[in-house]
This record gives sequence, structure tokens and C-alpha cells, in this order.
Amino acid sequence: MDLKSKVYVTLGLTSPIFLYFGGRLSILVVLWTSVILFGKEIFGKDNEATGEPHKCKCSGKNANGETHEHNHEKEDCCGGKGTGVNGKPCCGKGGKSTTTSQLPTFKKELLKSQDEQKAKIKCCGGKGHDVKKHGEVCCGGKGHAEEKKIEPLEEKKSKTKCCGGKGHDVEKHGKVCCGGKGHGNEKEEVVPIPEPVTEKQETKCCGGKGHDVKKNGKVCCGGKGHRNEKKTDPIEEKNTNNWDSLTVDFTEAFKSTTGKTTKKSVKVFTKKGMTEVKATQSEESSDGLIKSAFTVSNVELLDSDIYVFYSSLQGSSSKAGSIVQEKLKEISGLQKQPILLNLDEIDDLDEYFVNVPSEKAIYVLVVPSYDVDCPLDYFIQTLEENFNDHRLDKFPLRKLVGYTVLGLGDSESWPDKFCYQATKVDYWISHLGGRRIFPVGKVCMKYDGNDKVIEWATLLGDLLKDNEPILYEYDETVDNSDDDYDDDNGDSDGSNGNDDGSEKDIDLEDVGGKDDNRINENYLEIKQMIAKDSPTYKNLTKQGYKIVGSHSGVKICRWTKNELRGKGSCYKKSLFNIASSRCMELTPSLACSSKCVFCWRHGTNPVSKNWRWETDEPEFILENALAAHYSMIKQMRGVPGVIAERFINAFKVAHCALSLVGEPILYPYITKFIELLHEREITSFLVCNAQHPESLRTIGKVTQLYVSIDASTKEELKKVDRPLYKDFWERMMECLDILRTVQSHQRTVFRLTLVKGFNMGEISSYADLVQRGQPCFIEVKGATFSGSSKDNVNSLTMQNIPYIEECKAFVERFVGELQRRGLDYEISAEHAHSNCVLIAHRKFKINNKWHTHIDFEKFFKLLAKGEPFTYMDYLKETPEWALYGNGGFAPGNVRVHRNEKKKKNDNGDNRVNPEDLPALPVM
Ligand SMILES: Cc1cc2nc3c(=O)[nH]c(=O)nc-3n(C[C@H](O)[C@H](O)[C@H](O)COP(=O)(O)O)c2cc1C
Ligand code: SF4
Repeated sequence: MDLKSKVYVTLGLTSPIFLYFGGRLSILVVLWTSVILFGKEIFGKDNEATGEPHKCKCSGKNANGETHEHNHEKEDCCGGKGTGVNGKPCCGKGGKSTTTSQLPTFKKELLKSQDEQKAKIKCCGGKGHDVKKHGEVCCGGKGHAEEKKIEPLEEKKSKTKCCGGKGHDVEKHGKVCCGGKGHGNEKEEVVPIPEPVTEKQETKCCGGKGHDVKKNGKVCCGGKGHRNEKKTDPIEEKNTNNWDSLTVDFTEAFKSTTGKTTKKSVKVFTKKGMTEVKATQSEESSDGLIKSAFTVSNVELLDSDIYVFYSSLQGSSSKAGSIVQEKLKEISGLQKQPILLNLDEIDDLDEYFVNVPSEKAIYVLVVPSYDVDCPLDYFIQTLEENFNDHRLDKFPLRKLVGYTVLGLGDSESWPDKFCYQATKVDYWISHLGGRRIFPVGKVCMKYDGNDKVIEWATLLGDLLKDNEPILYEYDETVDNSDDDYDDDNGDSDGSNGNDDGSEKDIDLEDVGGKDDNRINENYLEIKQMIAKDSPTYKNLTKQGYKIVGSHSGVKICRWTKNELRGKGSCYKKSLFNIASSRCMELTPSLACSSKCVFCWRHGTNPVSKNWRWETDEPEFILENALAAHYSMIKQMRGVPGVIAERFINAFKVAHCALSLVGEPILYPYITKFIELLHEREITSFLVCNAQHPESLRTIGKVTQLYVSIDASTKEELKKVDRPLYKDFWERMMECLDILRTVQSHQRTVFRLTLVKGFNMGEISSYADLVQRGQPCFIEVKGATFSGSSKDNVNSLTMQNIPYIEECKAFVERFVGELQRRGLDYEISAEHAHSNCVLIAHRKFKINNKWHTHIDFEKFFKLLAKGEPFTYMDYLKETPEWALYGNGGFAPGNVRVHRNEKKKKNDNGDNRVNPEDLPALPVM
């Protein structure tokens, strides 16, 4: 009602009195009536009393330079500085107001009974309280109007039926799975961690063919579609306040030590001397300094299982990890010895980063940073994927007592990227529910790095013994005004560092830390898989690899050199008719999605489940690979014994073995690459690790298509291949189905690499796999010793290398089992020198003669015709010398007999000496 109407109503009601009495008395009566009728509106009682929104008129200016009014139901309050529209002062409550309709369900309920609740609940002032008794999550001292309402247990149970721990669709169910413990424990699910911002949905999926990442700005999803695309990277987030809000409210997880009034000290690390500064604050003070305290007693921390993880490319983080471990061992009263673990060698990261190995685990992560690809990239990628995996508990690392990160880097050479990967690790661990119990250390390793590592580890050890509360959040406005704070912390303004009051206040800048805000967006650029200045590049080139572009490699194998010198060919000569001197070994992806125990690389080349690097064109790779191969051939010109004719022919590469190291099928343009090979009349021998069914399904014609079958059971496969995919077994099964169906026109080969003690047991399960995949051939080869590494817990010893007799015995039993099942396979050829035997389907035995060799000319003629054809259309008879029992040594070569001393290895047995074997892996 406007003012005019109010006047009319008042005058209307009071006019009889006015007419009857007249004079002053009547005026008083009019005034009295209007007060009774409109007093509330006129004098502006607040919304709590009237139920109407309170309006403030701000004295300050808004962004447009105007004075403004605002409505507490719709707008943010001016924080008490303004004046109400009716001349009353602002309510001064400040903070963001929300309309009733915007509130989540539990907030609505809270609003209704707010007064009732206020009457019942006395605020503990942010000290935390026993949630079970109290029935409320602690408001952190903000007063109970802000509290989250926990539904009573019975009410919850009736709403949510427990799935019994089998896991459930969280989106539908609206609940984190309780793991079968019943829904009484569900309160954890409401921990308010903000979802990271998802990328825009505009991207059109390339269907897994890969795309120009620079233009597209996206890592290829591998054809899975963009629904599950990675969430915004931490560094990408512009709003650094999100960083603070990541952290979990500790009050639910850790109980208050005592109910007594005690003095609490807040530890603050200065930027200069890393000396400890204490600020005392009474637990009972109501100023809210301590918002959420991590009140674990020293007894609990000293009783923890400490795991020190490290990732290292050049060794310094490995050393720093040992230093940290040793320093922590020195903590007096520590119940259990800290355990040191290499992140890059952990078979299943989920055992530590989805599940945790102990209920009292503390993680210390020592990590380097590389602006080029490094093993840590995979770890970070895994953390991020776990965070985005809706099937997993959203905050699995809440189960940890706590964690901290120590970053190693080089602030001089990489000032803008200094220790950026430590920041990423910290970010994702905290996103996954981890509670930081010590600040992220950042150490420049350029000068005296290890001293700083010792310093950090010593302080960490000291503070693990200390039973002071560990704050996760505190009110920095109180901090600034508190005289008890020691201003000797080196800040001229007397504050604790950043004005934004973020956690960087306790950053260890003195050990090389740099403001995380300054990390720029360059970190989002897609890396090169093998950058020229990377340690991996040096490592590979030292071993004779020529790196082509940034992710492909070529190498000439020992057999190519041998055949040039007339000293024998590789086993593919006897089994399939390949001329080693005209064979180029190449991989378009030096990265792999497995970490096989028999692989030479021992964790040095990149690993990834999918393609995440800069991508070279197939034409570029082929041109440069051939050039690199020919340059290595050229180097052979002075070597004694090189046969001129073979040397000349070696410049006309006829075969390409797509294997070497890494997983060729990871390369998004593999089909195009193979087509280019065929255009130049170069045959293709593609070996894949049965982990990428989506690429295998779409692959075009290949001269021979291999699938590595490194074990016959799920458990053994996990042990031997250490695959990155969780569904590795299902992936392998899918690949076998693809061989039997979509790719049944291809000349398919199962490759079995036998490793004693790992995969030579289950003959019958191997037969199951053959039944499923129905390959043309099964190539069985004893593993080759590739040296061991101290970092590789699973690297092989000579004891894992089978004798040729053991391989043959395995093959004979295997074929017996296949035949018993009515599967028509038989042993056909061998190459004894390589410990290799070929089992072939009997359809290749035409007129009682084996036809395991390939007619290459015919293959290209068929391709040129452009009509569909199968493996049966380009067969060639297997020569006598290659048949099983004849050894498989190709004529035209001179067998070199080594002297007895060389023949026997250190143990005196006659297994093939690693030095006598061709370079690994041999196609
Ligand atoms: C190719 C290369 C790239 C690097 N990139 C960074 C970087 O981006 N940020 C950083 O802080 N340090 C960088 N470093 C320094 C390393 O992180 C530092 O030397 C660290 O101690 C290496 O640890 P590691 O020996 O355990 O592999 C780089 C070093 C190399 C060789
Ligand atoms: S052996 Fe092959 S598949 Fe296995 S890890 Fe090495 S490169 Fe990858």
C-alpha cells in the first residue's frame, strides 16, 4: 500500500472522531491509529519479526558507481555498511543471501525450523563436537543458522535402501555407496567439496581417430565421447578461492581431544627462515579464529603407517624419497617404520589411491616436475581420472590420516613452472579427500637441494610428534588484527603473506616455493611424448634408438646386421619368410599401456592408457623413419663381412615390423600409416597388446596381425603385463572376439612370450583363449633376458628364462590340449636359436605341406585389385629347413659357433646367454 492510500485509510477511519471531538485530541487519535495500522512498515521492523525481506540502501557505490538498495532475499548484503531504505541501519549480517527457492532440500527444512533449532542447539564455537550425540555437523563457529541438517538415522534408512556394498549409480541413488555398512554412516556424503568446472560440451567427438589437439584444445577421448571428458585442470581454474574450498572439513573425521579449555597454538611457517611462529588462541574464544581444527593427538600420528612415495626420472626424487624415509625413521616413538615405494613401479595404483593399505596411513609424496613427458604424468592422470570416475567413491582418500607433498624442481631454469607437478599432485590428492597435514614443500635441486630436503623432512618429523592441532582453515581477518601474532615473519605489512588469506600463507617459499597463482596456462599445453631435451630421449638414443618426430622410433636389430653379414636371420625368416636385412623395426608410439615384466625399458618410457601427446603426421613419420633406418644401415658399410648385394637391397625396405617398444596401435593414425607402407610395397607386421579393442576393430588390412597373449588367466596377465587398464582382461577378451569376427580375414597370430614362474602353467586356459580368438598361428617364444634394474621390482632374472627344451615341452602339451578339444592346430616350424616354435592351423597344411610363409608379391597384387581377400590368398610353402625339428637356420648364411666359455652363462647352464641374443623385442 502506498503512502497516499495509507493516509486516506487512516483519515477515513478517524474522521468521525475528528468531527465529534475536533482539535488536538483528534490529531493524537489519528496518529495513534496510523501507528497501530502501519507502524511495522513505517518503522521498518526486520524480516525476522515481520517475515518480510529486509531492504538495505547501501551508502557505498556499486560497480556502476551508483548507490543502491538490495534485498536480502535476492542479493548480497553490503556487509553492514549501508543504511536501510527506511532510514534504519543495515542489518549488518553480511554474506551472500539466497532465495528460498535456491536452497537445497535440507536447507529448506532448516529454514522452517530455524528458530526451533536455535533454541535447542548451543553453538560449540567451532571446536567441533560429537556429531553422533549432537546430531549436527559442526557449523565451525558460524552459529547454527548455517548448519547442515543431518537427517535422523531412521528417516535416512527408510529413504535409502542399502545396496549391500555392491556399489550403485550415485547419480540416481543420490548417495555415495556406504560399502555395505548400512546407511547410518552416510553423513560423509554431504561433505561440500565443489565440483570442478567441466569443460564446455561443444566439442564434437572425432570418434577416436584423434584430432589436432592444438586447434581443438582437447585431449582425444579415444572415441568414448565427450561425456566423460576430463574436468578442468587445477591450473586452469581462474578462481583460486576454489583451492581453499577443496579441503575436507576435518571436524567430522577427527574428534576433539578434550572438552577442557586449553591454549591452542597455530603453527605458521614464515617465508624467510622456516621458523615456527606461534599464535595462541583460547579454544573457548568466540572470535572464530579456529574454524576447523585437525585435532589428532600425537599418539595417533606416531602410530600411523607412513608411506613415502616417489617418482623419478633421473634419480634425485628417488634419493630424496630415501632421505625423507630415513629422517622419519628417526622420529622417537614412531611405532612402525616408514615404507618407501616407487610410484612408477606400483602395479595397481588403485591399491593406494582408491583403496588405502591401512586405516592409519599417512602419505608423503616426493615428486619432480618436468615440462616434458615423464612417468609422473601417468600418476597425475590416474588421480584425475579417479576423481572423474563416477563409479568410484568420490573421496576415497578421506580414509587417509593425512598426506603431504614434497616437490623437487629447478627454479632457475623453470622459474614459471617450478615444481608445478607437485602442485598438481597436491591438488588432486586433496580433491580425492586427502587432508594435508604439512605444507607442500618445493625444493630447487640446482644447489644444495638435498640439504633442503633434509630440512623439510626434519620439520615434518618434528611436527608428526607434535600434538598441536593442524588447522585447515582459519579466519585471516582475526589473524591480521591479533597482537599475539609474531610479526617477525618477514612480511613488511605484518600479515602472513598473501592478502587473499589463502593457504599460500603457509607456503614454504623459503625452500623454493612460488606462488601457485602465478602458474600460467602454459602448463595446459599438450606435451611431446619424447621431447629432444628430455632424459627419455637421451636414454633411448643411448641405446641405439633413433627418435622420429616426438613419439616414433626406429632401431636396426641385431638380426638385420647379422643377415647383412651372412650370419643368419631372425625367426621371422624361418616362420614367415621375412628378410631381416630388408626389415625396418619401427614404432609410431614409444609409449605403452602396459608395463610388461619382460620389457627392456623398466619404466623409462612413457605409459598411458590413451593418446595424450602432440601428434606427428603419418607421412612425416614414414619419411623420417626410412631416412633414419637408412642412415643406420649406411653405418654398416665398413663392417667386415657385409655382403654387398644385401647391403644394396637393404636400402629398399621390404618389411616393417611395427613393434619394437611401446604400443603402435595407440597412435591415432595407425591405419593411415599402414596404408602408406603398403603404397610403397612395404609389408606390415603389426603387434598389439590386446588392450585397445576400439582401434583393433577399425584397423585396415595388415600383412600379418599379431596379438600378444602374455598370460592365460586374469591373475597371471596382471602379474606379467602389469596393465594400466582396470578392465584389462575384458579388453583382451574383446580383442580376441574381434580377431575371430571383424578381423577374421586378416592373417592373425597369437604371440606367447614364455616367462618361467609367471605364465607357463595354465595350458588349458591358453587353449580357451585360442578357442575364443581362433588365430591362424600361435607363435611361442621364450622370454629374453633384458637385464635387471634396481628400481624394477619385477624385472626378470636368468631363472625366468626358459630353456628351449622347456619351450618345446610346453608347446607339445599345448597342441595336445588343442587337439583334444577338436581344435585343428599342429606344430609347423621353428627357429631354435630364438627359442621360438610356430603352431599353425591345419588349413595351412595344403596337400600335406605346410604353407606358413607369405607370398609378398601376391599380397600387393591383391591389395592393388582393391577387392576383399583373405590370408588364404597369399600363402607360400614353408621350406624344409624351417620345419619343426629342422632348427630353422636359413641357408645362405654361415652359422657362427661361439666358444664354450661364451656359450655358458655364469651359472654354468646352457641357456641362451643374453649377450648372444638379438636386441629386444624381436619381431
Ligand atoms: C627436461 C627437463 C625438464 C624439466 N622441467 C622442469 C619444470 O618444468 N619445472 C621444474 O621445477 N623443474 C623441472 N626440471 C628439473 C627437474 O624437476 C629436477 O631436476 C628434478 O630434481 C628431477 O627429478 P628426478 O631426478 O627425480 O627425475 C626439468 C628437468 C629436465 C631435465
Ligand atoms: S613388451 Fe611391448 S607391450 Fe609390453 S610393455 Fe614393452 S612395449 Fe609394451
